[in-house]
Amino acid sequence: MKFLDIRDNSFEDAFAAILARSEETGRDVEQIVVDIIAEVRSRGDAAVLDYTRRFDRLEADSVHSLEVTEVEFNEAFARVADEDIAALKLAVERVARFHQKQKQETWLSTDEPDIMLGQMVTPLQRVGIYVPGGKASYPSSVIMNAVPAKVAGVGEVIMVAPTPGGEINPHVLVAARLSGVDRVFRIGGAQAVAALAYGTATIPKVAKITGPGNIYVATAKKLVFGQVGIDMIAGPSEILVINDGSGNPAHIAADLLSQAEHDELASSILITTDRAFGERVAEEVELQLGQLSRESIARKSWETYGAVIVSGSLPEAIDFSNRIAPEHLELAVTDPFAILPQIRNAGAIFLGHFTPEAAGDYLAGPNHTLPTGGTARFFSPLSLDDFVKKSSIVYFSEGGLNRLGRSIVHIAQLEGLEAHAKSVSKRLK
Ligand SMILES: NC(=O)c1ccc[n+]([C@@H]2O[C@H](COP(=O)([O-])OP(=O)(O)OC[C@H]3O[C@@H](n4cnc5c(N)ncnc54)[C@H](O)[C@@H]3O)[C@@H](O)[C@H]2O)c1
Ligand SMILES: N[C@H](CO)Cc1c[nH]c[nH+]1
Ligand SMILES: [Zn+2]
Repeated sequence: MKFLDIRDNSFEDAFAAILARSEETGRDVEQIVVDIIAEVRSRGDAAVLDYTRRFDRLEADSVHSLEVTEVEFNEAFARVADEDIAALKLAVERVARFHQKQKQETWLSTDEPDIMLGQMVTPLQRVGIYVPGGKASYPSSVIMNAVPAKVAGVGEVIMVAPTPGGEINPHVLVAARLSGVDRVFRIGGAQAVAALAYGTATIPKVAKITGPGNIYVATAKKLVFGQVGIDMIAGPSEILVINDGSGNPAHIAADLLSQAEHDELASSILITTDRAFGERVAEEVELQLGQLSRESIARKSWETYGAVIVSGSLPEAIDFSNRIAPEHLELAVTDPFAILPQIRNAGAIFLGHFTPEAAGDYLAGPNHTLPTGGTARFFSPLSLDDFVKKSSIVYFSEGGLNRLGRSIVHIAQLEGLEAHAKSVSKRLK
């Protein structure tokens, strides 16, 4: 962890190491992922099987055994406690309710005589959702991806999730069933992304791939974009906390660690106007690290990509945050609503001392699949929009064309496109 003061001359250099997180790893990873995608494209199922054996230590004898069966779903429900199912159902309901509000309807406007214009909203036919499974299992990510897809009306939801050692997490399967997932394959990493993008004899090709994942998954999504749609780059988790010296250092330390425990590449940063508060948070993190079951991942993340930064003022802290564009931003200040309008770049914003980021991870309602690595400058959270596409609708009656036709011909002639002009003028009275 770095303890820094934003006003020091050395700050930019010291902080650059934390920011360079994705670039450093990206260079090494890209070639590996390019090779995996090429292998899956040329050898299909055989390559998927080879990589799954290698990276996930799965002893599957044929690619068919990579699909989760109805028997396995039933076994999962038998193994999961009723209160676990109840909690997952609550999350499904709340996430569905939030995403219903994002629904956009097809519309047609008849404001002008003889002309109808509009937009038709069509759900995607088949999507692939990636549910991470390397270092932890994420029933919540199943819900966050599958529920909006189903609310949007997607025809078929294909889920992929790696199962290290072949052990499939029963909660992930229960969440898949409760969220309406249609088929589940126990594959992960770049090979799963490639299989969904190009299709194999067994894995169906999809129109779009959504969902978070580690650096291999994020890189693969970037590389297959164009062949399929992707939602965003949702890579290793991040949290930035803005603080004004108010609140409880132990709570903020816990919030920082909640993201550090995801991945050694996760990044947790506190920026506070109160140096003494920052020191107390740093001490708390040390204390709490030793009590975590995932201590080694969280410690590595905190030591490499963690920081406590002292700023001269709240506006300075806000400017810094807008520059970083964090995936998760906590406004742990006395009056979070007062500074909310100044936040320009963040995947999700958590207000006040009683809104831990984990509330958003599980069941507040908004999606937890969020842009990382500074991409919140231009990407939005996963939403219903990701699961539909829009077509423009244009209708002119004869009267409508007669009214506007001459101007169309005019512009076509300005562009020197004679055939365009004639396609209109031939119809004009
Ligand atoms: N943004 C979000 O919404 C969100 C939600 C949950 C998790 N996350 C993030 O997702 C990530 C999950 O990562 P994970 O590792 O647990 O699971 P993962 O499923 O993303 O990755 C596991 C896969 O990575 C591949 N892989 C691992 N090492 C490799 C290597 N050396 N070469 C090639 N491929 C390799 C394997 O194929 C394996 O199946 C974490 O970074 C976490 O922070 C983000
Ligand atoms: N914080 C993760 C998004 O970066 C989502 C998640 C799932 N489970 C726990 N957390
Ligand atoms: Zn989390």
